[in-house]
Amino acid sequence: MADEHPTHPDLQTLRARIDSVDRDLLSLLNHRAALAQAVGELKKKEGSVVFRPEREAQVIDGLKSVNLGPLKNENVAPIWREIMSACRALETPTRVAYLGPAGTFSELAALGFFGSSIVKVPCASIDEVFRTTSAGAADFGVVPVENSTEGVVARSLDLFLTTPLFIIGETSLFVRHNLLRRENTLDDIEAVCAHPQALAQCHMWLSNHLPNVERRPVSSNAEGARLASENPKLAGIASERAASEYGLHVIAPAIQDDPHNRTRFAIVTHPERHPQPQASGHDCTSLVVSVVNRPGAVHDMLVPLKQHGVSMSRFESRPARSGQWEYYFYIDLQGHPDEPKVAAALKELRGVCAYFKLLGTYPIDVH
Ligand SMILES: O=C(O)C(=O)C[C@]1(C(=O)O)C=C[C@@H](O)C=C1
Repeated sequence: MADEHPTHPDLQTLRARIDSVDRDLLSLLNHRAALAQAVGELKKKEGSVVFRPEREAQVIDGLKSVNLGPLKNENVAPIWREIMSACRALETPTRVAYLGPAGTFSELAALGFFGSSIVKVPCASIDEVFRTTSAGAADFGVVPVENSTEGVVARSLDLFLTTPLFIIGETSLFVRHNLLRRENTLDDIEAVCAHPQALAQCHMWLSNHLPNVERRPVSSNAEGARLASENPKLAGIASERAASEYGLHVIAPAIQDDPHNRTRFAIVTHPERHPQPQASGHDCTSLVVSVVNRPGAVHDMLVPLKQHGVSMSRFESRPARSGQWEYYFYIDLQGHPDEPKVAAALKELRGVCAYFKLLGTYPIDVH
């Protein structure tokens, strides 16, 4: 039918226009993909790596700064992550290790950061993510480092000390925990199986609603969901994605004690296979240091940062397990070592520390 009201086009007309825009978009996306392929050829000749987190961050930042809407800026990042993921996959496959099985928050974090055009390498533990990435069976690993309710993920921080891997990116995820079960009832539950972090993040809800039910720690939330799918007496705590993956009912949604519960993940890789990302303009540098156990030592350690005007966004301590009340300090600085003030602060800091290890430098999470 003809468009009788040109200023108020009907559904059919609007859909026809959307179809036409989609075809233009597809043609432009293919043009973009061909350019990425050409970049891939260049990189192959130069022997350089394909994944450039700083470039991807700049692409997204640049688009957000010129976006006139009505598309929201918060939707620009995930759309372009997917586009770049598909373009990257045309250059080379990206193998990503994370704490599996399917349906974990680590898997969601991996997909959020790299997009869905990746080769998934699910691992049984955080240790295995580090081992798999160190051994080269995965190009990158995704590990949880910090939760807004529960604090640091100690195992990941400890492994940063003892493995050669370094951080090339970060991503954070809103973590919504759900109670999952085969039976659609809270009655007759023998145990709630989940990762210790998830059990802790739902401590209040479990105490109020299932005070006498055993809390059984397992290697991952998805493993808890898998166990619940095999035994009707068990419940799991996991994502909605895990519920559909394992055919379970969400018998209580959003049971985490903190409604704003977030987990931060680090993206790690082997320095021999991937260079440190170049400066993107909005970068973070992570390091771990220790100082001798004497009065004022921690204060002295922070002086170079203050003197060179370098901001610190995170300061975390972990016992060094020497039995001497010694600590490792995990520090996040704002900036990139290519910036003179950051380079100067790091040089002085290295001089006053008994132990100093650069854990990585990477673009700040853009969302
Ligand atoms: O610019 C590059 O280096 C590319 O390879 C292209 C591209 C992209 O699709 O924009 C893809 C992968 C890289 O991680 C960064 C960007």
